[in-house]
Amino acid sequence: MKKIVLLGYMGCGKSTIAQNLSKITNIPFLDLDKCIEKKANLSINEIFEQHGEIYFRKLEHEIFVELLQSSEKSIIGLGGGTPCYANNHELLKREDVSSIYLKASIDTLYNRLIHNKSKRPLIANMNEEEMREFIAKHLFDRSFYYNQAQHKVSVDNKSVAETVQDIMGILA
Ligand SMILES: Nc1ncnc2c1ncn2[C@@H]1O[C@H](COP(=O)(O)OP(=O)(O)O)[C@@H](O)[C@H]1O
Ligand SMILES: O=C(O)C1=C[C@@H](OP(=O)(O)O)[C@@H](O)[C@H](O)C1
Ligand SMILES: [Mg+2]
Repeated sequence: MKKIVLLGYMGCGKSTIAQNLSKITNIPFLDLDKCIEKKANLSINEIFEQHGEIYFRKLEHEIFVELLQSSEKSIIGLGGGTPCYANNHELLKREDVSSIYLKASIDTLYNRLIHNKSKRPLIANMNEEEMREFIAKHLFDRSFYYNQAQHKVSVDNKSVAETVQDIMGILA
């Protein structure tokens, strides 16, 4: 069964949109970060603090592969960095995967993340100015991987419902 995989930068709405898309389609959704937390029995922050980012990326890859192996139809919300490590971007091209990049501008990401940074260890300790610069550079570095997705949806100035409808259009 096909997996619907949502990817994109932190704050683009992967977790929120995956959950709402699941409600409308009745396809179960899985958030990769939540699966990692469950497996490690630690929060994302604790994994970074206690084991470091390299350990997190290893776990992220293993669990992503595991989720793709199941025969269930599902919507999977990735973490922002998932496509950028361990050749995970190659998995986005599989025939049994519909990968969708939720593309957001720096302004959209900044405006969302400024209120939602504490659970994101990569930006948790940055001030506003540092964060804007970091997002701009990091998004530029990561865009190569995000652009490997089979589909792209722009999320700027769209409500959750509008983005969900755009995705429904792609999947139809
Ligand atoms: N139109 C929108 N689409 C998606 N998320 C939105 C929207 N407007 C505001 N938000 C907020 O932006 C944040 C997106 O975070 P999240 O879904 O965790 O993104 P990601 O999983 O990509 O990091 C949430 O707090 C969500 O409520
Ligand atoms: O961009 C990243 O490298 C990360 C994004 C996070 O997921 P969200 O994109 O859902 O915030 C989470 O996986 C971790 O904090 C690392
Ligand atoms: Mg998320």
